[in-house]
Amino acid sequence: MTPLIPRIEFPEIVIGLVSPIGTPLVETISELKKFFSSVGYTVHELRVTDLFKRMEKIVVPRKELVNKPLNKRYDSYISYGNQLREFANDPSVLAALTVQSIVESRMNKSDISNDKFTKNVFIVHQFKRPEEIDLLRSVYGKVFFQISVYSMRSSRVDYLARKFAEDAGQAVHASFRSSAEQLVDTDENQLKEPFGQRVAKIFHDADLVLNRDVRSPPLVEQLNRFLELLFSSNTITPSKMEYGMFAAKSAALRTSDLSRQVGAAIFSSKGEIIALGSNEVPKAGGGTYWPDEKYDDREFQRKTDSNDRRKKELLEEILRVVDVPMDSLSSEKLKRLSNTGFMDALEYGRIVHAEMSAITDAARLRGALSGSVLYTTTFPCHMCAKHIVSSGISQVYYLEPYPKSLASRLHADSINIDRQERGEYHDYPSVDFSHFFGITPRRYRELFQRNKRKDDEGTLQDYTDDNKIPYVDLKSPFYAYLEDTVMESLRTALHTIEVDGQL
Ligand SMILES: Nc1ccn([C@H]2C[C@H](O)[C@@H](COP(=O)(O)O)O2)c(=O)n1
Repeated sequence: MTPLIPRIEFPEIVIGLVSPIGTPLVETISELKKFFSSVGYTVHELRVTDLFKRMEKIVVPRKELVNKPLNKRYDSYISYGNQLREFANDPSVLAALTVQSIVESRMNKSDISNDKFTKNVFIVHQFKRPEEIDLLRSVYGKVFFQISVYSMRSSRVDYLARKFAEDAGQAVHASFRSSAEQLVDTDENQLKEPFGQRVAKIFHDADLVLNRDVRSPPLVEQLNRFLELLFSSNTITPSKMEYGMFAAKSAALRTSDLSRQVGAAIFSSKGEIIALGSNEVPKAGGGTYWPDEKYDDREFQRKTDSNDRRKKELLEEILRVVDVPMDSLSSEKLKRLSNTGFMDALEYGRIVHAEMSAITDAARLRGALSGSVLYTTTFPCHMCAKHIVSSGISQVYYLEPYPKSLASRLHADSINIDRQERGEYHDYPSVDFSHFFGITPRRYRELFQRNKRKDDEGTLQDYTDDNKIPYVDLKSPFYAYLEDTVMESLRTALHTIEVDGQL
C-alpha cells in the first residue's frame, strides 16, 4: 500500500558542530563523512570561516585575516567573526550566510537529476553563538542536529600550546601556554564583546555530546552509535547516563522557579532510581509544593524572587552606609554592580535547589546515598556541592555550566571537576564531577522511541521495518521556504548597508 502522502526516504540532514577551541574535529568530521557516504549520501562540508573569504571583499577586516602564525590566525578570525556580527547588527548573521551556502552547495551538486532535497548531508563547522544555532534550528527543524565535541580544558590548552610551539618551531614553554589559556577563555565567553564568542552558552544545548577524552567507548564508537540510531537501528537503547539525565530533565520541567529550571536525579550505581528533585519551594512535611494540593506558596504566587529582593535590600544598605543613594547611580553603574559577584549570592532564595531536593527526598524516603550517582541538568552551585560531598554520592554528571558556582574554588580538596589537575590535593579522595556525554534530553525521546522491533514471524528487525533510513518522518522539504526567507532578509539587510550585489 503506497501512502497518499509518502515520506522522503532519505531526507537531507544538517549537522552543526560545536566545540571549544583546541578540540580537534578531524576525527568527528571524517567519521561523519565515512558513514554518510556509506549510506549513499552526498557529503557537503562547509566551514563558517570560508564565508569570511567572501565577506572580506565587502566588509574590510579591522584586523587583517592572516594564516600564520597560528595564534595570530585564531585572533584575526575571531575578531572578524565579531566584526561581521557587529556590522550586520545581528549575532546570527553567520548562520544566515551558512543557510545561503547550503542552498548553493545543494545547487552545485553534480547529480541533481532527481529530487534535489534528498540524500544530502551538510556538515557545518563551527558555531559560536546561541543565536546562530537558534536560527538553524528554526529553519531546519527536525533535520538539524547539533553535535558538541567535549574535551577537558587542560587537554585543549595543551593541544593549542603544542600547536603554537610547532608553528614557531620551538619547544612548548610558558608563553605558549599562557596564550593558549587566553584563547580558550576568549572562545568560551568574550563577555566584554557584545558580539563576541559564547561557546559556553551553546555547548550543552546539543542533540549529541561526544567526549574525546574517554577511552571507553571511544569517540568513533560514540558517534557511530548515534548515526545508527538516526538511521533507525533497533538494537540501541539508552545508556545509564542518558537515562539519568533524561530523568533529571523531566524533573526540571516541573518547577515554576522564576530564574531557571533545574532538575536532578539520583541513581544507584546499578542504574536504579533513588530520587528526583527540582528547584522549588519546600513545604512542611517534606518535599516541595505541587499545583494540585490545597496549599501553594511558590514564588510566582508571591510574584517576586526572594533572592533578588534581598540582594537589592543589602545593596541599598551598603550604599546608604557609604552615603551613595541608589537613585544617584547611572544605569551604566547599576548594570556594572549587577554583574558583580555580590549579586551572584544564592542563599536568600526560598527554593531548595534541585540537587538538594533530591538529596533530602532520598534522606526522608530511602537510605544511604553512598556510592550513588547524581545527574543534574546544571552544574551544582557551591552550596549543593558540599552537600553532595557529605551525602556520600560518588559521581556527578552535569550538562549546563553554572558560572556562579564556586565549587571548584571552595572544594578542590573533595571534588574533582573534569579530571583536572588537583595540585596539592591530588592524593585526597574526591567525588567526580564530569561532563555528560551521549544523546541529550533534547532528542532522547525521538531517537529512542520505537514501536515493535520484529517482523510478523517474531524475528528481530535490525532496523525499523528492515529499512536503514533516517527515522525523521519528512513529507516535504518545508525548510526550502524558510531558506528563501532567510536569504531574502539577508539580501535586504546587506542592501540596506549598501553592499547589495556583491555577495
Ligand atoms: N545547579 C543548580 C544551579 C541553580 N539552581 C537553581 C537555584 C535557583 O532556583 C536558580 C538560580 O538561577 P540563576 O542563577 O539563573 O538566578 O537555579 C539549582 O537548583 N541547581
